[in-house]
This record gives sequence, structure tokens and C-alpha cells, in this order.
Amino acid sequence: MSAEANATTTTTANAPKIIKLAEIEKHTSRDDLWMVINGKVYDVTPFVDEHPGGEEVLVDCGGIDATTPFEDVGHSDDAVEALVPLYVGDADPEEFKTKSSTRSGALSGSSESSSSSLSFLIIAAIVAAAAFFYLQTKK
Ligand code: HEM
Repeated sequence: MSAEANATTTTTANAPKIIKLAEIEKHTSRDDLWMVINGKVYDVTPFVDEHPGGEEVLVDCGGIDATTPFEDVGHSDDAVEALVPLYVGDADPEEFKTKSSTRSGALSGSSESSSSSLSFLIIAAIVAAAAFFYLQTKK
């Protein structure tokens, strides 16, 4: 038994394993299926046959961030608990920025103001077009 091997094992056991998007994207078949929910990576393969919502919806979410479809269904606490044994590691936070992160909150502030000025421009264009057509038909 080498001390080096021991040290490696201890480090891996304590820190959550960070999994890159490139790795997650490799597992998209019903026999090897991973997905990301709330920033965590799950190996859903053993659950495919058990899923009350059927296997197709799960396979459709293979290799991607399935947080939104998972939450949109309104899954019960039982469903959330079923995730626990399927956990394999954390999605790389640089690649998967979850909705709950404070960083995306800060970003949404700036995107909100740019989208409201875009709405203003669209409305102004519609009003201008309406005025133009009104004046044309009056002639
Ligand atoms: C590994 C992740 C998932 C687990 C552990 C899981 C678990 C469950 C469980 C336990 C139920 C029964 C109802 C409940 O307790 O809420 C359920 C129902 C359902 N799930 Fe999932 N689910 C997962 C992912 C998904 C995804 C990604 C979708 C995509 C849309 C989905 C769609 C559905 C649907 C549509 C139902 C309702 C089935 C019905 O009532 O007819 N599930 N799921």
C-alpha cells in the first residue's frame, strides 16, 4: 500500500467531483444516461425503467441541463429523493450557471434594462408604421 495512493483517494472522497460538459454530453443513450439537475450530475441509467413519466422524456434530457423540464413537471419530494443514489458529481460551475446563482442574478439586471429599451424601439416602430399607413390611406 503506497502513501501516494491513499492521499489521492482521500482527496477525491472529500471534494465533489467536478464534471465537464464534454463528459456529460457523452452519456445520452438509455443504457448510459446522465443529466444535470440544479448543477448536479446524475447517472439516471438505473432509473430509466422505473421512471413513472416513462423513459422517452428521460432520454430526451440525456447529456443536458434538465433542471427546467424536471421542475416544470412539479416532481414530488419522492422524486427529489430518488435522485440521491444517482448523484455522480457536480457540473462544472463555469459551464453550467444555474438560475439560483447570484452571478446570474446580477446579469439579469443588465439584460432586463436592455430588453426594455428593445421593447420601446419595437413599439415606436409599430406606431411609426401605423401613422405612415394612416397618412397613406388618407391621401
Ligand atoms: C432523474 C431524474 C428524475 C427522477 C428521479 C424522476 C422521478 C419521477 C417520479 C418519482 C415521478 C412520479 C411523480 C412524482 O413523485 O413526482 C415522476 C413523474 C413524471 N416525470 Fe419524472 N423524474 C426525473 C426526471 C424527469 C424529467 C427530466 C422529465 C422531463 C420532462 C420528467 C417527466 C415526468 C413526468 C411527465 C411525470 C408524470 C408522469 C405521470 O404522472 O403520468 N421526469 N418522475
